[in-house]
Amino acid sequence: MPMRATKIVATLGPASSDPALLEKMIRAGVNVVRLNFSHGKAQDHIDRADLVREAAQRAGREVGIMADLQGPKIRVGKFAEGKVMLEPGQKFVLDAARTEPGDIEGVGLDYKELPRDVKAGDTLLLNDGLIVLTIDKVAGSAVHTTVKLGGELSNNKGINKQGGGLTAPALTAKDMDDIKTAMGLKADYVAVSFPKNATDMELARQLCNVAGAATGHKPALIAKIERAEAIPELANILKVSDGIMVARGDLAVEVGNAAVPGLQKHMIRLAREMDKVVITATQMMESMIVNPVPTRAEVSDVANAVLDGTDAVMLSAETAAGKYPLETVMEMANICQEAEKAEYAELSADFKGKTFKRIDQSIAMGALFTAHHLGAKAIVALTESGSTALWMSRHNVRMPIYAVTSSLTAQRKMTLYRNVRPLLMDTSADRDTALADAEAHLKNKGIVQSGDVYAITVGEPMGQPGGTNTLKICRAG
Ligand SMILES: Nc1ncnc2c1ncn2[C@@H]1O[C@H](COP(=O)(O)OP(=O)(O)O)[C@@H](O)[C@H]1O
Ligand SMILES: C=C(OP(=O)(O)O)C(=O)O
Ligand SMILES: [K+]
Ligand SMILES: [Mg+2]
Repeated sequence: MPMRATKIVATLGPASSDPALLEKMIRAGVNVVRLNFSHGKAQDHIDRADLVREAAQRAGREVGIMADLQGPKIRVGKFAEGKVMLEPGQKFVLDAARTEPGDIEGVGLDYKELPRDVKAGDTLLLNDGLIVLTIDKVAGSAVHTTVKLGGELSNNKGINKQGGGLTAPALTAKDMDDIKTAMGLKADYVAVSFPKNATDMELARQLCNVAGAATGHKPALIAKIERAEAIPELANILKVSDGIMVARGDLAVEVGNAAVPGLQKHMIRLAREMDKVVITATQMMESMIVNPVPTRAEVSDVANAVLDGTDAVMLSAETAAGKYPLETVMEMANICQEAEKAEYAELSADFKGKTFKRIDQSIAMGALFTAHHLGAKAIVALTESGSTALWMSRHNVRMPIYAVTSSLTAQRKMTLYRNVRPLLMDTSADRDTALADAEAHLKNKGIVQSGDVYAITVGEPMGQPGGTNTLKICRAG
């Protein structure tokens, strides 16, 4: 059975904080965990990050950590009982001044400006559109509504205005604090919620640079594409980010459900063309929050995201708050692997009319092309920054890409890259020693056997990023 190429991001929460369970989830296929800063306290996330690193060590796998900022998302406050059941036709009041916990009549708001941003007749969608409220009137701090579509509403669920247009800034004071927390726990990825344009991402980058000045830690930045304004800015946003997330929860509310599948394909294609990573997120296995098996539609959704070429598929409440976090990961891993078998790899079409300006990138593409047409067992890239592996992984090939690096930061970043297996190895020696060490490492791990052909790329001087200039086709000794 070939290894799975598509990566799995799992959101952690109360349902996935037990050390033994975390270890099982990692063994079952979680490559990156997501700490959702919309929920819980900073210390909860710090503690979970520690648990993840310990569990990953026990499982013998490297796991990336993604800190997902809350952003200007408007959310309801907490309820006395944790949740209420809203019935169609009933009245419900969202009150920015309310300090006591919510009940069946109303709830507080963490975004105090909501009453200023809405008016009678507007439609509010809660919990990614599962609950719909229409506004009857706004009186001071209180937004009076009638429930159109009812359901369970629990602590801190999100609120969107139909059609978008709520006027919050891109990075809030809370986000700035959370960036410090994320940098403290050495998050490999920081996901920025609701960026409108490249400037929002540049601001996030600056804040990370300032917070990381003392340690030198530099996370990769993911722009969550979840507001209508971001769509025409997509290429500009991609240019200044390391990747994007197709954040279908909020996006569907902003642009309408029906527009999302087409946008997903467009976003994945553009991200890959621009050598960036892309995560497909939200409701992928939604019914597994309560059921031990997914629906047929969910199976197809995950498989189609794989066929679209996503780097990773993401789990949210399924693993954060669901009944079957481990089973969901196992199912998802299985679906990805099966879908990959149906994938069509015609590499030549990717290169048609393409020119490369960089030597290292040309070598990476040469390795890919040669290994693919030679039917090599594996492609190996000795890479410091991970760029060589990133470039290679933007194209569909049947054989896995092993990225050998001496940088733990690069190794953890590469946990998200499709079809890339990051391996840590000291590469500080001279080139021939490093090549021999890499082969010994691969044989040791059972990745190649004597007689297997593999392609390997390497650069000079060793141990420095950006110098890849050599492609060698080897037969393992
Ligand atoms: N760290 C956490 N603590 C408590 N509950 C969480 C946590 N993370 C996620 N959840 C629960 O899982 C749901 C779905 O997760 P997610 O998609 O990450 O959040 P949301 O859609 O609210 O931004 C959340 O609405 C919340 O009920
Ligand atoms: C991933 C998303 O963001 P969040 O879960 O933080 O709302 C989304 O909206 O799809
Ligand atoms: K978030
Ligand atoms: Mg969102």
